[in-house]
Amino acid sequence: MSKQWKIVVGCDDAGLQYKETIKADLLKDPRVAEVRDVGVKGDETTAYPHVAVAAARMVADGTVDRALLICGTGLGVAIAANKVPGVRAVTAHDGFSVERAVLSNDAQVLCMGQRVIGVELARRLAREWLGYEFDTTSASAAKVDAIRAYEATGDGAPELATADDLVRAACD
Ligand SMILES: O=C[C@H](O)[C@H](O)COP(=O)(O)O
Repeated sequence: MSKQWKIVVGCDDAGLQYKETIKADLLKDPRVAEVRDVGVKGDETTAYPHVAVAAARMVADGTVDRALLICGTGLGVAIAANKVPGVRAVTAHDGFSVERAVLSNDAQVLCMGQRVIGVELARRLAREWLGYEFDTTSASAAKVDAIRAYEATGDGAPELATADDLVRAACD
């Protein structure tokens, strides 16, 4: 049986319609075990950073596997979600990027913009997203580990590439 995803959805007022539509799709999808919703709902006007961080924290603490966030552009929610340690959030509006966000980057958070793409494309991308699972034995895994290492230690860590190393490598 394929993975049974636990997913949190969230949006601001600019993403409400798409969030509700995709949430309804997720609730009917046999690959989805659970859907949480951190808002906004109805007429709420909570700003996107608060919703995005609430959802990202649920990913980081293991309450859910993934988050789907919608704002006007999909940009602000991604920026905010990426402030939560351990979370890799991307904005993606095409199928290839959605695929690689999971298979290359092990991104647990997909962000889309209601003002950027049509609802049918957004629904399709969310469906496709559920079909991808990161392979921890793939060549991409070491690169994601490098992201984790930078996050854990900062870019001054001796075991990581320094700016000088990178300049030298570029000149070789
Ligand atoms: O990234 C931010 C979102 O697009 C948000 O929905 C709208 O933000 P704004 O009102 O600051 O443009």
